[in-house]
Amino acid sequence: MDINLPMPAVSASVSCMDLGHFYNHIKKVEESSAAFFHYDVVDGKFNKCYILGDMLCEYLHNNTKLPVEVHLAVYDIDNYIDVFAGKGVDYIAVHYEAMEKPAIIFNKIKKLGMQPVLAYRADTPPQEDFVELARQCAWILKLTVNPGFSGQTIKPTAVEHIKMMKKMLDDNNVDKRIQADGNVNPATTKMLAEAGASIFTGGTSGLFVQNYSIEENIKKLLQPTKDFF
Ligand SMILES: O=C(CO)[C@@H](O)[C@H](O)COP(=O)(O)O
Repeated sequence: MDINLPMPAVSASVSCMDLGHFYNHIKKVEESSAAFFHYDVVDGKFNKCYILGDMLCEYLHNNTKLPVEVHLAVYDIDNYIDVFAGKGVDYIAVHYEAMEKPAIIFNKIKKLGMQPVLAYRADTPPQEDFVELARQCAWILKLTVNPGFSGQTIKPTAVEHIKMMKKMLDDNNVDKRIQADGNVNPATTKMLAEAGASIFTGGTSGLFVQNYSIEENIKKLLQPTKDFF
């Protein structure tokens, strides 16, 4: 599925959803203006936790019309791509730090009918080949915290890396968007947008905030960014 992504866009981080009432929560996200689901997969090595499996991903796909982006925070990327390929995934974000030959991985993802997203960790600055890689993928995913855990504080260097990446893209006329993931909330979206992000992945701190609807939370997230779009 090709998305017509709104500008700016908000995606919903599945690892922060109420998995005990998953179906109902999927429907609540669908009622909002969230553009897609962001589905974190961590292998216990890339970071010290194990989330989320392929079967839950298939369940999500079977119960939503929204696109699904799987974020592979894993080392054995090849194997995970094979596992998730049949599960209704639209976008697969793969980490620069875990790829020896990114172009080969991107081609494999495309051959399997999905679109690659280039991901890089909070402490990794943009590398020389990022512009060329950006040309080959749907967008770029910048982790602003360590992948997998909710409730962390944004890393200031990650915001700098977004700024650097945006400049590299603009200098080379590459029209690709940057997604920010981690500690996205009304206090951080302004600096993220100013740095160059235009896709915001919401989790516990900004999107699934109790006592407010998801749509109310999206409005609160995007209000501070209004001067940038
Ligand atoms: O799980 C992660 C971090 O990789 C994200 O996908 C969520 O976005 C975290 O949300 P916050 O709890 O930081 O708001």
